[in-house]
Amino acid sequence: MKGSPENPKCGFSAQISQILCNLGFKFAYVDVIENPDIRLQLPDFANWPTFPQLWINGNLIGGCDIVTQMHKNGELVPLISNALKSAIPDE
Ligand SMILES: N[C@@H](CCC(=O)N[C@@H](CS)C(=O)NCC(=O)O)C(=O)O
Ligand code: FES
Repeated sequence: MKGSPENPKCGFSAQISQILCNLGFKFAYVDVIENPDIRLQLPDFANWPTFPQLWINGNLIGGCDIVTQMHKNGELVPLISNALKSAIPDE
């Protein structure tokens, strides 16, 4: 993303982090303004040209439009909940 969830530096990054924060999920972020190498190289690696990018367990989910649409569709919460279940093995 550009900036941080507390201080986003772009409307798209603000929107996607607000969705995730409002849902109460914890997430890590990388500020690509502070990390120009990542800003330069991640689009090729991801095959996705822009920021923000939501990644879950090593998979690119999409940018602001896709995540917003998935949120409206009700697809986002189950996707993240299932990812958390598979990432944290049962005791
Ligand atoms: N439609 C895009 C909006 C994001 C976007 O257009 N990002 C641009 C402007 S912030 C971007 O990352 N450009 C490349 C760059 O700034 O490195 C989405 O759904 O995420
Ligand atoms: S920084 Fe200008 S549109 Fe994101």
